[in-house]
Amino acid sequence: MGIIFKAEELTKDYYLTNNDSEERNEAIHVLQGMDFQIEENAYVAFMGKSGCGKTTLLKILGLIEKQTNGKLYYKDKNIGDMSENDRTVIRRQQLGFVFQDYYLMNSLSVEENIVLPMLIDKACATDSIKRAKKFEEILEIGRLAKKRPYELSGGEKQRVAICRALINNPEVILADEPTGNLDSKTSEVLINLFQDIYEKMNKTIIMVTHDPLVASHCKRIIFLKDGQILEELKREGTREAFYNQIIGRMQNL
Ligand SMILES: Nc1ncnc2c1ncn2[C@@H]1O[C@H](COP(=O)(O)OP(=O)(O)OP(=O)(O)O)[C@@H](O)[C@H]1O
Repeated sequence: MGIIFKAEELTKDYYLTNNDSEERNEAIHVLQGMDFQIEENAYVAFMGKSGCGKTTLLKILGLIEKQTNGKLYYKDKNIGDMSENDRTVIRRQQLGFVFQDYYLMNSLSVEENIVLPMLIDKACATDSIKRAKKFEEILEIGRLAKKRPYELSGGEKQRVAICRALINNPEVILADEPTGNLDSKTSEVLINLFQDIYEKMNKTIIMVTHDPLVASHCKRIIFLKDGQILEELKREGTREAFYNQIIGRMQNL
């Protein structure tokens, strides 16, 4: 099984800017040296208290932000050695993003939102629409195609966002609190959808979640504390047993 991501002593600092002088001064060491690997077709969640660096890490894995120090490999390629252009190509073609707040454009229809990543990637409009229709069918959102995002429920918006994330057939889906704004029933539907994407479409799913129930559907949990990896759990028994294990470990965070 191939390795999708490999991180070696990954760090990330942010600098607080002093408004008066515009000088960079105090550094916040958000990620403090992380080593991990994520294999192909993994289903993994990062968990940890608010502010421990989960979103920052996901942005680095999504090539949205750069690490400060350490190395990150995407399929054996050192991201640090790549041009901005090569990073953008990987981001557009191999990574799909799902965010808590959906990030859909209200000025566009649902279908236009879905095809946008293909059009940005210079695909032909007719092919893009054809492909969008296929995914709309799989995700059961065909009836919403002509609507605007503001007319949809949270669950529907997240289905559209997932459809958009899948449209370029990425290898990896990066999801930041994908059920964070949804009620428990809608979350369950979304979790089942992620399960199908993992099992039937063979994608690698990397998510950040606070929700132990959502996390219990993953195969592996990496717990973060203060910008470091605290420990890991791998699912070996039933989902229910995994859920209980996760709850137990969350108390250490
Ligand atoms: N662009 C930025 N500039 C400065 N500090 C930042 C920036 N982005 C994040 N931080 C800080 O880095 C720390 C980690 O933030 P991050 O969003 O990664 O945490 P998180 O674990 O995802 O939190 P939450 O669970 O609340 O979403 C926080 O202290 C945050 O304020």
